[in-house]
Amino acid sequence: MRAAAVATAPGRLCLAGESLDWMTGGSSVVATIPLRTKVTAWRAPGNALTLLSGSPLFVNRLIPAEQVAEGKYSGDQLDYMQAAVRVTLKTADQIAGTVLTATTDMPVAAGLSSSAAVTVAAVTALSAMNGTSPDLATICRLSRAAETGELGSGAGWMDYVAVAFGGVSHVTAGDRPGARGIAPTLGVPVVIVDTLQPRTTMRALSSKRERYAAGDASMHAYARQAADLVDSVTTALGQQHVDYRLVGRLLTTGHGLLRDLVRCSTPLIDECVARMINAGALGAKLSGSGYGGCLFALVPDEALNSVLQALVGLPVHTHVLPASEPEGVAVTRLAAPAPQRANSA
Ligand SMILES: Nc1ncnc2c1ncn2[C@@H]1O[C@H](COP(=O)(O)OP(=O)(O)OP(=O)(O)O)[C@@H](O)[C@H]1O
Ligand SMILES: C[C@@](O)(CCO)CC(=O)[O-]
Repeated sequence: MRAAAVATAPGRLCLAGESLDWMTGGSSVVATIPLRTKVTAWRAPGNALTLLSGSPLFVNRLIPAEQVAEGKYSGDQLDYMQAAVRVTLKTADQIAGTVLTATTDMPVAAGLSSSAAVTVAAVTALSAMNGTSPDLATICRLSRAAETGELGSGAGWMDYVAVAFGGVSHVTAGDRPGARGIAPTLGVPVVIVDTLQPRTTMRALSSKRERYAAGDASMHAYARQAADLVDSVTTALGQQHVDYRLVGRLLTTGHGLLRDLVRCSTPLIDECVARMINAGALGAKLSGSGYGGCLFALVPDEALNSVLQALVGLPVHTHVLPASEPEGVAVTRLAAPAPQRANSA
C-alpha cells in the first residue's frame, strides 16, 4: 500500500538562555515564528532513498537503502534528512522506496533553527507515513538522536522542544525534553534581520564548548547571568498584562551578554541592534549560536516604519512578522489512493 504524509515545523527565536541547555542543564525561553519548513514523505516501489530539497543550496540525492541503514553519510547538506530517515525507519526494507521532499520559508543556517525544523518535520512525516504518531517528547528524542547521535552536530534539547511544542515557552533541560507554555504568541510584532553572514552551528558550538570546558571566566559568567535572565524573561512574559518594554530591555541585556561575554556577535549584528533600538524597537538581540546569521527585534506598530528605515543601506534581508507562531509541528497523513479498477471492457 502506498502511504504518504506531510509535516510542517516552525523556526524559533531564542529570547534568553542560548547554550545553557548543554552548558549547565539550564532552561531557556523561546518563541516559534511563522516561517516554516514543510516535509513530505511517501513510499513508492524502489531500492533507494530519494532526498529532494526545494532549496537552491542543496543538490538532490538518491542513496541506496542499505547505505542509509548502515549509517553512512556523505557529509553534504542533505545529511539531516538522511539522519531523520535512519532514526525513524531503521531497516533497509523500510527505507527502500522512500521519497522525502523539503521546502522552507526560513533562512537556513542562520540562527532560526532550520536544522531542527527539517529534522522534526521529517521524523514526524516519516512516522505518520508508517502509520505511527509518536508523542512530542519522542519526536524530540528521535530528532536529537538524528542531529547529535548521527551527525555529531546540534546541542541540547532547546531547538527540538521549541520547534515541536511551538508557542512562547520555557524549555526545561535535563534528561526529559519538555516545555512549559508561557503564552501562545508574543503580543508585539517581530522584525527578523538576516545579516547573510555565513556561519554554522557546528563551528560556533565547538569554540564555545572548548572555552567553557577550559574554565573560561567569561563563559562561566555568561552561564550565571543568562540563567538569571531566563528567570526574569519568564516572569515578565507570564504576567497577565505583559510589559513589553521590560521584555525588550531584557532581550537587549541578553544581547549584551552574548556580545561581551560569549563574544559571538558581529559588528554588523551590533550595528543593526543599535539602529533598531534608536529607531524605537523595544529590544533586540541575536538569535541562536551567533557569529553571523539573524537577529530580531520587538517593534511596536508605531515604530515599524522608522525601524525599517533605519536598516536601509545595510546588506541584510528583513522579515516583518505581525505575530509570532503559536503552532509547533503539525502533520497530515494523506489517504492512500484508491486501487485502480481493471478495465473490464
Ligand atoms: N529545508 C531544508 N532541507 C534540507 N536540509 C536543511 C533544511 N534546512 C536546514 N537544513 C540542514 O540544516 C543545516 C543548518 O543547520 P545549522 O544548525 O547550521 O543552522 P540553523 O539550525 O539554521 O541555525 P541555529 O542552529 O543557529 O538556530 C543546513 O546546512 C542543512 O544541512
Ligand atoms: C544556541 C544553540 O544551542 C542553538 C543551536 O541551534 C547553539 C549554541 O549553544 O551555540
